[in-house]
Amino acid sequence: METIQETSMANTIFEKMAVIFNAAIEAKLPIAIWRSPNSNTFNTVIQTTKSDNIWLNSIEDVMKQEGFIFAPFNTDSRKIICISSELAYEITESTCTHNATSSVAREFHKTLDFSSLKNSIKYHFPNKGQEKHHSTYKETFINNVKNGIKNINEGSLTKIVPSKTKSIQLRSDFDPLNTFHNLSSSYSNAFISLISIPEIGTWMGATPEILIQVNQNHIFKTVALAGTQLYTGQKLGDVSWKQKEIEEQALVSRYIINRFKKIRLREFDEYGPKTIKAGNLLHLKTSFEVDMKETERPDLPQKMLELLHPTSAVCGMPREEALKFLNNNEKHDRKYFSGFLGPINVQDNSSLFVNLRCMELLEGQAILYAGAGVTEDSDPESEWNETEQKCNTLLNYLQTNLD
Ligand SMILES: C=C(O[C@@H]1C=C(C(=O)O)C=C[C@H]1O)C(=O)O
Repeated sequence: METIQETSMANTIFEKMAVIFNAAIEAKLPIAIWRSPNSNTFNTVIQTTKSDNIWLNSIEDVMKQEGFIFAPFNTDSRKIICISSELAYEITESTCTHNATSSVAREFHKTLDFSSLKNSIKYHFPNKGQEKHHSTYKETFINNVKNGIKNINEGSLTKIVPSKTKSIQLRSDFDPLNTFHNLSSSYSNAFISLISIPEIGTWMGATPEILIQVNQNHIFKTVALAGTQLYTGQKLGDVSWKQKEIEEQALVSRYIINRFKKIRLREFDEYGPKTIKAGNLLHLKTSFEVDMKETERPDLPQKMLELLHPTSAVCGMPREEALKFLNNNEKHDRKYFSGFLGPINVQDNSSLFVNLRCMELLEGQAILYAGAGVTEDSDPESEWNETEQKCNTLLNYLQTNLD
């Protein structure tokens, strides 16, 4: 049975979210909070039935779920998670509605006390990985870029996206919801998320990149997002791009079109490329849309998810060779960085985003992740600087929380 209840409260959005977040953490339950691009509504799902499994068997099961998907870069490792929407909240400045589909969820909701306001300084930690994590050495990253260029020149790769980690000390009173609040106020067109799962850990991010989206009119959407430069206040229409970035982004567009061809889909609309702003950065973006009804392709989102992930924007081309290169050369585990995340069949919304501009929150420490697309024209030093700028998307909002 479904319960929908409207509660009008004087609390701010973040006070309401803090009550819900703290209750989930205290009860050792998985929780995801997100704000979709250009929206003022915040959504939350909590899986309240502890005995229920959060793991999916394979990527093939993603689109039939009802809940929040959290998938790693390497989906072969069977680490794809779905936090069920058994208890879902939709929060705006003036309302907080909930939908509970089990008695456990209803009971849990009744225990929430919106009159007691606290900070959210506790969150779930992973089982492993509590040992001190060190940032990727610049030399290691630069070597990977050089090695990537060598493989491109030799013909085994067309594009490669090496990544790095950056470890930051957090203050002991670091409050993830506070940072989540700052990110959502500043990055209106990003997908902002905070996921906290017992034994897996806590991740936060502000990603600009849609992987798969289906709207109420059955329009399927994906994007080719690549090419990066610093935003310095210029008008988006006046921004110019170098040949290297234009080609790098065109490769991602071609990758998507080739995937459509593979399933013999010819009827798609293509918009762009155009310049978009993602926080402190600018990218080139081409959008692709397909009318699933007209083309009679109800299974398109699932098929395309399997064909696209990991895209050439975060992995490289050809995909298998690029994956091999990254597995052999990257010294860190990407974990959920450059995986995908988002709601599937939650309040009529199915949107998966690429997990970029994200960080893993450990005790007193945040690990930021960033990568950069390398082509034959890449300059290793510039690629390193690009990853630093990508880390700044989150770091700019962490400054007051650093030791
Ligand atoms: C890999 C990242 O971003 C991707 C790579 C880009 C590039 O190489 O220019 C741009 C946008 C994203 O598709 C990241 O943010 O870590």
